[in-house]
Amino acid sequence: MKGPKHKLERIAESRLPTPFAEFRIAIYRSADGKEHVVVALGELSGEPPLIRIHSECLTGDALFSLRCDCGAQLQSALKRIAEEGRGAVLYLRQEGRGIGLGNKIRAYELQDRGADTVEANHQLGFPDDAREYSLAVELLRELGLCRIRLMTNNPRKLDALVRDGVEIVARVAIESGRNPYNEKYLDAKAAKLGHLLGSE
Ligand SMILES: Nc1nc2c(ncn2[C@@H]2O[C@H](COP(=O)(O)OP(=O)(O)OP(=O)(O)O)[C@@H](O)[C@H]2O)c(=O)[nH]1
Ligand SMILES: [Zn+2]
Repeated sequence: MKGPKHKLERIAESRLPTPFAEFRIAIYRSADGKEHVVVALGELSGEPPLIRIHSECLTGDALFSLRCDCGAQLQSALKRIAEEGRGAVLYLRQEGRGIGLGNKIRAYELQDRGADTVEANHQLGFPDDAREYSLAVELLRELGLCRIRLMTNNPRKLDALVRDGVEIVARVAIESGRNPYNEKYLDAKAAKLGHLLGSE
């Protein structure tokens, strides 16, 4: 893998009991002061483990929002890792595809008036997706992982990781939690951001 861009500082690690399994939680701080999270289960060395690289979505992950598929995906990733008995969720603090919470809700205002998720970002002067995966690469390196099975439907995420030298031995499709409120959003992600919905 390529050399580090972010200096990650390991802050703390503890037990994290959940309804799915008792995970370990570890916190890593990046140079910009953000605290990223690794929720892990079992022994990660050996056969390539199941990994979910999840971008923060306060509304979906913590507030049960049905506007997106994040909450459903986070839950299904934790459940699937629990079923396998090993794996990890890397929870990156890149809210709103990297534009932050306030700007994401501005983008929601524009979507309430008819824009799709990509048009709304553009109207606010942002790219489709302002996320950075070098941080994920660095975290994988911290965990000693260079061969993984990745739970994602996002081809840009796959490409970015592969470009940085991560070996993805399998892409595992992740449930998209389609509902009447996120249908348009999921369709725009598939049409404009290339998300591979409904295929393994
Ligand atoms: N700017 C913006 N961000 C959004 C919107 N809806 C969800 N998000 C953010 O999008 C991120 C999740 O991105 P997704 O494209 O759903 O998923 P992904 O992680 O890239 O892909 P998967 O691995 O397939 O889930 C989170 O940071 C959310 O906060 C929106 O309408 N506008
Ligand atoms: Zn979301």
